[in-house]
Amino acid sequence: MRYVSTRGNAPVLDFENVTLAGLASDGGLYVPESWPSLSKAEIADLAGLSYVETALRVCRPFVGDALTEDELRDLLTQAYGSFSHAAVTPLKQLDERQWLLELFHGPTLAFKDVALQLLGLLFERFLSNRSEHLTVVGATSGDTGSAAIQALAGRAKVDIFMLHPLGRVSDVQRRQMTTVMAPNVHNIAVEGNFDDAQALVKAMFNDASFASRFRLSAVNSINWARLMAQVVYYFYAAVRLGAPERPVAFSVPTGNFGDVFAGYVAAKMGLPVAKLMVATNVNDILHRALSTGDYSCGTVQPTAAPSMDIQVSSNFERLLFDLHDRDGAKLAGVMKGFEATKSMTLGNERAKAELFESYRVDEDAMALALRWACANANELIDPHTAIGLAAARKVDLPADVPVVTLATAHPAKFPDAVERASGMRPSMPARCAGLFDREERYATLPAELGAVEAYIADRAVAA
Ligand SMILES: Cc1ncc(COP(=O)(O)O)c(C=O)c1O
Ligand SMILES: N[C@@H](CCOP(=O)(O)O)C(=O)O
Repeated sequence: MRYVSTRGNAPVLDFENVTLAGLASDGGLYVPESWPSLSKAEIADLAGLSYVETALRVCRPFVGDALTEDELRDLLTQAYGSFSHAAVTPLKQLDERQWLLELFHGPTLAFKDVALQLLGLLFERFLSNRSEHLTVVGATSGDTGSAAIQALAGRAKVDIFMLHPLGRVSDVQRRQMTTVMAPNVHNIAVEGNFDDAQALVKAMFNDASFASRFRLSAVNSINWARLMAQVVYYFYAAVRLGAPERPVAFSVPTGNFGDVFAGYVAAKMGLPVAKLMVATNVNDILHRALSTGDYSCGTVQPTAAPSMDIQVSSNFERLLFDLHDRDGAKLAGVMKGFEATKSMTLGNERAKAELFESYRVDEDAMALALRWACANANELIDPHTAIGLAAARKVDLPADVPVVTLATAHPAKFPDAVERASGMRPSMPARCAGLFDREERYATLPAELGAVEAYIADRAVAA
């Protein structure tokens, strides 16, 4: 499999190199040159397979000959061996048609572990043949950071510098990052919001001399391997609910558009997806874009679902690439315009995004959905999942189509917000006990490229 940039002007890479790369050198994101497909019979054959075997069949076309089948199976087995549920991503029924897909049974209690447990192993495997040292730079609104740090702490040949917005992640999320004392882990609290942190990361990749001097790499969903790993659970869930004979809809709490884009990839590969509901909080740029064509940034508002307090959604560019008929040169122009004005209008191409529907969920509606899950299904869910569930209950499809909400985080990551909404305080799973007894370590820096690059240059290993 070969990977091309959404902006059409960067080297074409294979799976190994796309995994070690971050942003493409033309500022775009890497995507497969064409979408692989699984036939109806191949999808039917997934019934009854374990998560690891399902992942093997879904990931194999993306990995190509970068790993043998046995090597890939070994890595998947190790990655998902760290999950606390035998099904890895179990399904739970809420009522006749509503389901939860629990994605939070990994080490840091959020869906990010599903991809990052694998990515950590892929980095190690690919670096083992090389004399290179990677400097991973990432931005987090809370969950990517902890999952990436957990996956990379103590690994040879990698340093990780993780930027989070100062004071805008939950205490649990922050401590999951800042109490990790491995010498290759460097936490930076940026005086700004998540969009500022993400823009700094992209600016570091676009600074060609800095990027090559420190061999920058990415753990955010700009890294293709992240999304590949997330495609798997759409297949795993849908097959359990009757695919390929029966279409299934998904509701996805959305911020950076990575998780829902993985659902789109599953549909492109042949999975019968009836609808992808893009559930946003009041930071609703994606809802406005998909429902009216208005993709313009507003001011980020802090909410009880802080991981989705995002305006500029990285992966939306990957969808735009398809909507512009994969014309990289045209999209490069469109994206340059957006970067200059922070605004874009979607025209006729919006009609090609009919698989998506969107819904904006404010704080009251989030709390209502959280209480509904407690009262009707005895499930305590987190605020991000509650946003997905609120949107799922608006899906307008025939009653026999199951609707699966992606449960993206464990409620214990957001105990104050969950208690405010439901009156119940979630308890911390044993694997994360002691978090509040440990010492924290992080630097605080202004949201300025020079300051962040200087901090990293003082600590990173030059290539
Ligand atoms: C708990 C949680 N839910 C939902 C999201 C949104 O996912 P995505 O950024 O892939 O749209 C995030 C952040 O990525 C998250 O951490
Ligand atoms: N919500 C995310 C934001 C970064 O998203 P990513 O999927 O691109 O890594 C977070 O928790 O950090």
